[in-house]
Amino acid sequence: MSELITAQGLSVRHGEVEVLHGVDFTISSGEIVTVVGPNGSGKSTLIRALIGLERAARGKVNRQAGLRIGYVPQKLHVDASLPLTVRRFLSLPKRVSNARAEAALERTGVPHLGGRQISRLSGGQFQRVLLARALLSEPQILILDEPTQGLDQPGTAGFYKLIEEVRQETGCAVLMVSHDLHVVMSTSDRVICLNGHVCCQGTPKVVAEAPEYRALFGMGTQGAFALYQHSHDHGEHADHATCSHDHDHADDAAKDGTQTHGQAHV
Ligand SMILES: Nc1ncnc2c1ncn2[C@@H]1O[C@H](COP(=O)(O)OP(=O)(O)OP(=O)(O)O)[C@@H](O)[C@H]1O
Repeated sequence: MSELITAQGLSVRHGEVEVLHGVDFTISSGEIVTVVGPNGSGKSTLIRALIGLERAARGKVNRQAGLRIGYVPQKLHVDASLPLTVRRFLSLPKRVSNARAEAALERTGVPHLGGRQISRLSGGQFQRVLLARALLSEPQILILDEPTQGLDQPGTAGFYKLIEEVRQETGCAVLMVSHDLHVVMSTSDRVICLNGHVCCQGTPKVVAEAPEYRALFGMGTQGAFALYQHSHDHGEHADHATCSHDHDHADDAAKDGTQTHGQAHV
């Protein structure tokens, strides 16, 4: 397995606020890694920094030379008054052939949408179009930032199934931010809990065995959110130190394969 993207000691500031500090991260080819954490914990910032859309205040990010990234952002605002068909959208910024555009829409289950106005799409349709666009670059890594936000349960399940199929067909790595913990648990090779820094990480099995997870399994987003809300303080960066997994659990988990406190490599 080759390392596709690594971050070492990555810190990112938004104005005066250090949103991420000392993050070590690696994703290798074919891996599925999911980032979880409370709202505002820096998940999108991390993703954007890994892609190169945010500048590192300290530390560094390395991407494999020529790495092809397919990125599905958390939000993409398209002005409703702007006439833009799905087909034209797929050719932004780089023109693609009809055959490739059609194949991508077919692959994401929306072959009939090419002539539709972007502003007329449902949330689920739009996500599939965004995924189709991301697939056009034949990515070695697919990066998705909360791709099912706003979708209903069947829409969410269908979307994750699609990602899993794409991954199996292409062997691409997948890095995603998700609040859908039950999906995280079933599909990820590794889960990273972020709260300004990497609180802990490990296999889904280890996390799934945590009493907190069992108590919350099936409770939906609020439950998933609460799982990552219980607190302990690492001393440094007290304003960012609210973290998942109390120390006892983290210590147990460390024995069982979970890594803690910013050790991103497995
Ligand atoms: N462009 C920006 N300028 C200033 N502050 C920002 C900017 N983008 C994000 N932030 C702040 O950085 C922090 C982390 O934001 P980020 O979007 O990375 O969190 P998140 O974990 O992805 O949150 P959510 O789960 O709500 O999407 C937040 O406090 C947010 O307000």
